[in-house]
Amino acid sequence: MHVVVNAATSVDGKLSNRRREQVRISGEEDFARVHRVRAANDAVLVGVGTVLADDPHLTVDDESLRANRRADGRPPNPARVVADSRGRTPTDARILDDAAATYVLVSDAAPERRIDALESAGATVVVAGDERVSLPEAFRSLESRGVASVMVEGGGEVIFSLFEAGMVDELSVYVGSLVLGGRDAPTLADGEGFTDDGTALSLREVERLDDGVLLSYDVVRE
Ligand SMILES: NC(=O)C1=CN([C@@H]2O[C@H](COP(=O)(O)OP(=O)(O)OC[C@H]3O[C@@H](n4cnc5c(N)ncnc54)[C@H](O)[C@@H]3O)[C@@H](O)[C@H]2O)C=CC1
Ligand SMILES: Nc1nc(O)c(N)c(N[C@@H]2O[C@H](COP(=O)(O)O)[C@@H](O)[C@H]2O)n1
Repeated sequence: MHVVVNAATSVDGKLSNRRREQVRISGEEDFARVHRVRAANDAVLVGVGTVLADDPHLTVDDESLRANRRADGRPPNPARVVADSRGRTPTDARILDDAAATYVLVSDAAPERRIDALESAGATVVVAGDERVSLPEAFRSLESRGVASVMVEGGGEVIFSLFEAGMVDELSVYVGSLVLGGRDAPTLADGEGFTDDGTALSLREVERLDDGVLLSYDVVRE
């Protein structure tokens, strides 16, 4: 699976404010790029923390991008994927509408009634892991269903897990010109954090977009 992480942060590295409310960090140019990256991938993934905070749709807004996908024999929108160990995704979440296929990755800890409710709402539920979703196992299952590339939009818990598991190939961070602050505000990579030197990145490109900077990296493979 090719894994591209894309997120927007404040200058102090926060994904949103201390209330974990959605903050519009990207400007129009960056959001247009985000939709091009969505369109280039087979699936777009977020954690359930992001679903509960933002209720995202995760589709491609630009009709010409959807038309290009159709012309390539692909569905107009990439599949939507939620990492959701206990099946907490609300059944009226926007990602469960019929605009695209939706996979909910759960663990063995997800109650059967939540799995039934999500399937009734149209999701394909993939069970992987004991207490928490095993992302390597879940991604193998997605690959067997034809998903060869995934764009991960966040949040910080899921992004850290992917770095920890050595599963990230590329990282793009849009740094908006604002400071959000807050020791409890989510950052690009939260979780437990590394105790060694962390994941090494190789800077590929720096680009000014809107009033911010897009930083594009490849993950250094040892
Ligand atoms: N500025 C940006 O680009 C973005 C900002 N956000 C913001 O991030 C915040 C949400 O981020 P987080 O609270 O970090 O939640 P998250 O979206 O990373 O979801 C974390 C949850 O995912 C589930 N999960 C299942 N398997 C997991 C695994 N293997 N590893 C980690 N988590 C796993 C757990 O229930 C965990 O609590 C919101 O405030 C949202 O607005 C989210 C996406 C992009
Ligand atoms: N790239 C980017 N810039 C920002 O400023 C953001 N707040 C986000 N948030 C992510 O986009 C999702 C919303 O997607 P829809 O517009 O509903 O399709 C949100 O859930 C975050 O993952 N991203």
